[in-house]
Amino acid sequence: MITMDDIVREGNPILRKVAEPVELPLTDEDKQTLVDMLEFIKNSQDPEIAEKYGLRPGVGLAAPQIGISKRLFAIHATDENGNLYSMGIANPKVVSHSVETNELENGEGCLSVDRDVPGLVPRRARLTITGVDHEGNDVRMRLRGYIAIVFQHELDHLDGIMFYDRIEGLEDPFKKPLPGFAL
Ligand SMILES: Cc1nc(NNC(=O)[C@H](CC2CCCC2)CN(O)CO)c(F)c(N2CCN3CCOC[C@@H]3C2)n1
Ligand code: NI
Repeated sequence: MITMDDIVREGNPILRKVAEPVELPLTDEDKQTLVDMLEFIKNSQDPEIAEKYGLRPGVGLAAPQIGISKRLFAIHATDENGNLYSMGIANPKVVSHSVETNELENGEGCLSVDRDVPGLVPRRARLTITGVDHEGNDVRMRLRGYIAIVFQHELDHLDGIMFYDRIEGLEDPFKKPLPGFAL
């Protein structure tokens, strides 16, 4: 099982790499990676298991965070309407998004960042993504609200972007502008 010891922390260059697409159909190895990441997130939300193994709670996890520079992430999160999104996704792609932005009112954190970085993290309010789920099925999802934010945090990890890169006023004046989403 994945524990916090397997989670790469900021400073490790893998978190700044653009992750590689995975070959399709999904290999057993990549399927297992998605299953393992989904299991970690579920475990991290179980008070007993989280306590027993010292897991920080999470609702998402991207493969680069466990040292695998591949375009894979898992999410186990319930949106404002009580819909549970529990899935692993391979080669996710943003096919369209709103101009309008939205953010979590308490800012964001990251399992790869062992410090609080206050500030609002602007993200697209709505987006449509496609990809392949952990069972190998093609998926196309229109997302909004909380779950859209969670997906974008994970999508950013696949492009080497950390949540604090998007906090206004923290940017390095000499840094190149952040990429939007390649449509
Ligand atoms: C919002 C939230 N972020 C938690 N942590 N951070 C993460 O998930 C990081 C990813 C999230 C940061 C902002 C958007 C995506 C992990 N990341 O670094 C992966 O790239 C939480 F733990 C959490 N919840 C609410 C739901 N609760 C259900 C019951 O169990 C506890 C759980 C706690 N909500
Ligand atoms: Ni993160």
